[in-house]
Amino acid sequence: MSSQSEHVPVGEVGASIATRLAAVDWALVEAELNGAGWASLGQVLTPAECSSLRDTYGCPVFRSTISMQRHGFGRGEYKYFSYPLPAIVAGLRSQLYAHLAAPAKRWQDKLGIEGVIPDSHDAYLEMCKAAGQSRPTPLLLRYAQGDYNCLHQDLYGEVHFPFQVVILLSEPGCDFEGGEFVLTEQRPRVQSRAHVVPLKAGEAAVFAVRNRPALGTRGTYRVTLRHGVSAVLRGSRYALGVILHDAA
Ligand SMILES: O=C(O)CCC(=O)C(=O)O
Ligand SMILES: [Fe+2]
Repeated sequence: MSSQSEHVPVGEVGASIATRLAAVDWALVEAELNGAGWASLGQVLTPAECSSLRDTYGCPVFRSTISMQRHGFGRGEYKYFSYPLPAIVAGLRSQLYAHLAAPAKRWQDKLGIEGVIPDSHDAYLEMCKAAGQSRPTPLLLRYAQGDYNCLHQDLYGEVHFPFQVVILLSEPGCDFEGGEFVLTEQRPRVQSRAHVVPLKAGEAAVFAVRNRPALGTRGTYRVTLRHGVSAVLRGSRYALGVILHDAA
């Protein structure tokens, strides 16, 4: 397994991504998550990092390949990384977790969800494992012209972290057109609201996996979120999905 990861082009890993993530205004991110269920994290990957991640699509670093059409998930393809994750993905995942653990605890409390959110991602993955969820969930998605991703939630068992992150790896308007990342919010007794999340290559957005807490006149209620991608009208579009819980 370790010999596989040595062949992965990983770009400049580590400190620079950590520095970029440390510069994010996480209080603002939490406020935006509270208001709309998603927030921009800005530019997290350089063009070179995006390009090396796109290149990993052809490398033997995945545990499975999913045809979206075959499963009725849309059209296009995605692949789940196997462990050990490429260094850039592993680094992003644990660092994103470290920044999101405290807001996640506050969300779980508001949503009335029991369950510990440990400070370290390793400890969180141990919890997933204890619940029978030990398969890695970070994924690379590839869309060609006409491909799209139906609205969905990335739940893979009982344990789920309240947030996940997507990073766009292709440049809209240049590499592709269309293919917008969208979110819907389904609120009790009212019609659903849609958000189009503007992303450029290397930019990341964090969003609610399943529900967000919202304050109503009778206390906190749950808004249900789903995400997907509109049809790619031209070109090809790659994205990296960073899901923080593992799969059964
Ligand atoms: O392709 C995208 O932008 C989103 C993919 C997705 O569904 C995810 O990251 O969970
Ligand atoms: Fe997804």
